[in-house]
Amino acid sequence: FLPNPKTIAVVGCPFSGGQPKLGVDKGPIHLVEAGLITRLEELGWRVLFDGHHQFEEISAASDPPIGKLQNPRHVSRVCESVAEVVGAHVRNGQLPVTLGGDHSLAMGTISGTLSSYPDACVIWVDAHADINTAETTSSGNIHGMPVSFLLGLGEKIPEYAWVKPLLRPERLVYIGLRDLDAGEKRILRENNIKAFSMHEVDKYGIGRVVDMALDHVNPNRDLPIHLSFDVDALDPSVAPSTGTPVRGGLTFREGHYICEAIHETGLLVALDLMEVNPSLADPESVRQTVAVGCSLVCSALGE
Ligand SMILES: N[C@@H](CSCCS(N)(=O)=O)C(=O)O
Ligand SMILES: [Mn+2]
Ligand SMILES: [Mn+2]
Ligand SMILES: [Mn+2]
Repeated sequence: FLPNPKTIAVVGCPFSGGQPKLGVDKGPIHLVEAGLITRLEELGWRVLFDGHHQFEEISAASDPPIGKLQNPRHVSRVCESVAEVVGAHVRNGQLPVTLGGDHSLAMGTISGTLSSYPDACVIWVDAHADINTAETTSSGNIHGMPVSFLLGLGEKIPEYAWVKPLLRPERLVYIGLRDLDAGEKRILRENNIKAFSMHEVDKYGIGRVVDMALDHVNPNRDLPIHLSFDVDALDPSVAPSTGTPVRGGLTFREGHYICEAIHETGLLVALDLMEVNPSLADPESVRQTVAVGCSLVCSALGE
């Protein structure tokens, strides 16, 4: 595959349908307005950005729940279009940097990456596993489910027929987990999915954890990497303005170390920066959260 593409395509995804809190759809515009594109250009990247995506609205009346799933048709259509956009950028030898928006979007971004790089591995940095199925979810919020769809777990849902089970459990690894539902714990165990929770981060240190995570999914360091980073992986003191904060998260440096170490592999082909919600805290905390999001993206791209 084309290592080190020198062109980035910023994919702004103002989308909040995977969860109930208003504001996460404004994440992309805050990240771009904080100067992300200029910072990436200063690193030597050619950066394509043709504006934030305009997703077709669906009225709530025409998108009733399917079982417990909330906004199911809207989330599906948005993610399907994101898969096409990300897949096209990857096929054009560009590195898609998807700015969320809620983490349900990763159903689209990772489908896009895997359609062009079937052997890519996924490093999922998050307080949560986002692996509930339609049967195990209690919230019905689809931002807690993208990984189950990508793995092909759970009962088939016609509206999600476009999501092909392209991700294999042995190509997925988690870093930062600390808030799992019972059903998710069972799914991780039954599928032998490797997860480095905050307990392992404390025990081994972030350096060893990243080495072990890469050894698991990319032992010969020859597979493309898709990094899907949920800012709620960071401690709420570091990234307060996010929808599902959980205490006891990654420090500012631990978050950056992950991104820097992945950059050093030279294998990064796609990146997601998700769940920045600029409406959930005071202005200074919002600014801080947006700034750390920008900084993480830049670190994953060589800063
Ligand atoms: N496990 C919970 C919370 S999921 C949190 C989703 S995210 N993308 O990590 O913020 C659920 O399923 O609703
Ligand atoms: Mn997430
Ligand atoms: Mn999360
Ligand atoms: Mn750096």
